[in-house]
Amino acid sequence: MNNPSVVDQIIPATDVLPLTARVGAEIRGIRLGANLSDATIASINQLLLKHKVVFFRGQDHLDDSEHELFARRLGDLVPHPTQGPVAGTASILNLDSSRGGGRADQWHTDVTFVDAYPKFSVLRGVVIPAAGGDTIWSNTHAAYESLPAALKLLADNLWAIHSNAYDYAAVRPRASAEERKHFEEVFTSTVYETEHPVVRVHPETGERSLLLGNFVQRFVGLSRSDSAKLYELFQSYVTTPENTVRWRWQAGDVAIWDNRATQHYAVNDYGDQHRIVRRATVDGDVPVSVDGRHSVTHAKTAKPAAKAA
Ligand SMILES: O=C(O)CCC(=O)C(=O)O
Ligand SMILES: [Fe+2]
Repeated sequence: MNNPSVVDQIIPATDVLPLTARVGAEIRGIRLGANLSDATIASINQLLLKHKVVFFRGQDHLDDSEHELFARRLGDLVPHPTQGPVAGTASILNLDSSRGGGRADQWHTDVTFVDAYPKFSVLRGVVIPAAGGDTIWSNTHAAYESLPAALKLLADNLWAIHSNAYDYAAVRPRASAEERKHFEEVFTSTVYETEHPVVRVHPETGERSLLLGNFVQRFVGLSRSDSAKLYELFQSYVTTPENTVRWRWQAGDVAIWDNRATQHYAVNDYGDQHRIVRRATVDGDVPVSVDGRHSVTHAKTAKPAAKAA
């Protein structure tokens, strides 16, 4: 269903409200669930490819089970590799601001420390603060397209090492003791190291996008210090406001993003107000570079169990 007019017949254009010209659209008039027609699911998939992130308000009828049954229509579900799913679910990740790991306030693409990282994330607002707690997404295809030709050429030929074991204290100096403990004992209970091309060719659209985010450790063949400078340069094209969209959550909202063509950032500006969002995650495939090479996971090591003090 690549023809937009076919999508129009299933989801009328008047029910698709772009939030910016480059990224994000709200879709109205759909009650998400397992029982949607194949044509509606295909249309949602198509709108995701176009807008990169789509939003549905008023999906308060969803519980974890129905949330997953809907997500399952978009592909196979996959639990987080180290954090595991909420009990009784296949993939639901609970992000609770009052617990370690609940504040995703770094620009990232989900789970890029493994090779076949997720293709879609389906996030549901459960408890939303009265003020703050928005999420921002960037279109990483638009970011690639906005690079000058010389930087595109450089990016096309560059590879990066992604790992879940990064310098947490350097990245999040104000983290609580509980957050640090979660990072050390849960998030990095198995350490992954994966080499990805910096430019990924999208398997469905053929579009090129920048594949970066906070799991990047360094670029292949460059020192950490050169890598950090170059990372900031490329990443500035991802985070430039023109390539982003910001969503003001209400409980019952659902956001779905194409994790192959976006990064996102959960704004940590709500202090000690409570915030809970829950994510169902759809499995992806191994990225391919502009010259047809695939990403590879080099290392996967289980950490020795922490010794009792
Ligand atoms: O808390 C949010 O808004 C986003 C959390 C996140 O990074 C995710 O669900 O992948
Ligand atoms: Fe995320």
